[in-house]
Amino acid sequence: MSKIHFDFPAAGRFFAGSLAGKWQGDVQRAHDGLHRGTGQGQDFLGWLEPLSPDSEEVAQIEQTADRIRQQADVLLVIGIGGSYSGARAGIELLTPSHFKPFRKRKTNAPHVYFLGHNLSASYIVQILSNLDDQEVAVNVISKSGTTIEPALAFRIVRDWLIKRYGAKEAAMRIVATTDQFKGALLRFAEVEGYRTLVIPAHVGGRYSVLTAVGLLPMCVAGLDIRELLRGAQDASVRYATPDVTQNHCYQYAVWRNELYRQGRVIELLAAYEPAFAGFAEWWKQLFGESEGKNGKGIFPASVQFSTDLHSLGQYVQEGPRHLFETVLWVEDTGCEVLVPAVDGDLDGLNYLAGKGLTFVNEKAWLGTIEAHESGAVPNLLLQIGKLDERHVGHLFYFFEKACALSGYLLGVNPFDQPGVEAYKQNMFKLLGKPGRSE
Ligand SMILES: O=P(O)(O)OC[C@H]1O[C@](O)(CO)[C@@H](O)[C@@H]1O
Repeated sequence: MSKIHFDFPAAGRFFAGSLAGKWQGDVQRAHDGLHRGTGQGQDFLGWLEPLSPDSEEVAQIEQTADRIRQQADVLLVIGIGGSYSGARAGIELLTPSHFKPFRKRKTNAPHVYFLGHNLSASYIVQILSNLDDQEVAVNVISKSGTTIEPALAFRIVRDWLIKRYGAKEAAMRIVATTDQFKGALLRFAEVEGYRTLVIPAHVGGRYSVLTAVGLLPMCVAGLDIRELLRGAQDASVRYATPDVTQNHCYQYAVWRNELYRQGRVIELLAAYEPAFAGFAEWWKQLFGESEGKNGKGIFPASVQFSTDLHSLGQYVQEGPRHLFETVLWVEDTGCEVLVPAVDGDLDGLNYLAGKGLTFVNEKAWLGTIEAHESGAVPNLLLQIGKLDERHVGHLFYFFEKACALSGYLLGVNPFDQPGVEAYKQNMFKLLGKPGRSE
């Protein structure tokens, strides 16, 4: 069973009285909106019920991953936004190059590179030019099939793949993850005979990490996707109650809204493990796209501590008081390294000799919370039992549900993103797309 604990160590002093009492009515309405499907964006609630680990669909994803593993040393995942960031988050959190997991991983897992999330020529050229002696497979992911960044990257990669393997073999190395019934990518796949996996119509991009979108790349990278889904199931049961006093996920959503009403318009997600960098990017899209609309919304930002205590720490401690922090702390990292003694104590650190680095990290964490709180920056705290698939699945779900509820509390539709069209329209006009004149 996975264990995640939400707390607000001293943030309580930023609100006098019973927070639960004040918010319970709104929470109940938001909860009903989600669970009865009566809220805005009700067509996009498919993520609420996690995929069963024993479903046919999961078996199909695993088979596809096995095939890719046999074919390739490298998997190129092409996608942007929710169509790549969840997989990246999970892989960075749980694969050995970033973090030592609790069990031995499959050493033959292909390396996963992500493309199609920018328009940088040098980025693509550098990745492709490093693949000379590697066998390559591709997973192109786009729900709409029309997003220009992944669509262009796919054209370029497909061309490269055909030159390397020939059209027939290239087609056997491509898996398209897309809508079941419509879209340019589906058409492409049908014409060229690619294997396809489905992005459910009722799950939006930023809520799709626990569908084929995130599960296939994570499975290829050696993650146990059934455990990820079990973690999400743990969370879906644990956060099913509308009672704020019992529901940590809802407490987090309530605190965010309470602090926002007090002028805290920036949330800093602060992690003490660098492996959370990709996860923070996923989290930023989830909250930024869900809440930033109608002139409202908390700006989601992230920091890595203790690294950023030596850069942004000054701003957090003494800059404008318009932010709050949500701290991620992993209780058992499964790793330790001891501080060695030095003859003569040349750097004055022998008082730490024999202590673990985690012990020092922990004191940095506790000391920072205290310092920032005393600098009038409220800290919310999420303690994660350990870093394995079950906990990461739980964490994905925790934030998805908190975000949906928080959006309803804020009074916005957390499932649409009309604002992202503006740059696209201008870009298409400048690119001379047929039908878009100056
Ligand atoms: O999977 P698609 O349709 O390519 O969309 C990718 C991303 O682009 C957006 O639609 C924004 O343009 C995000 O909501 C989404 O995660």
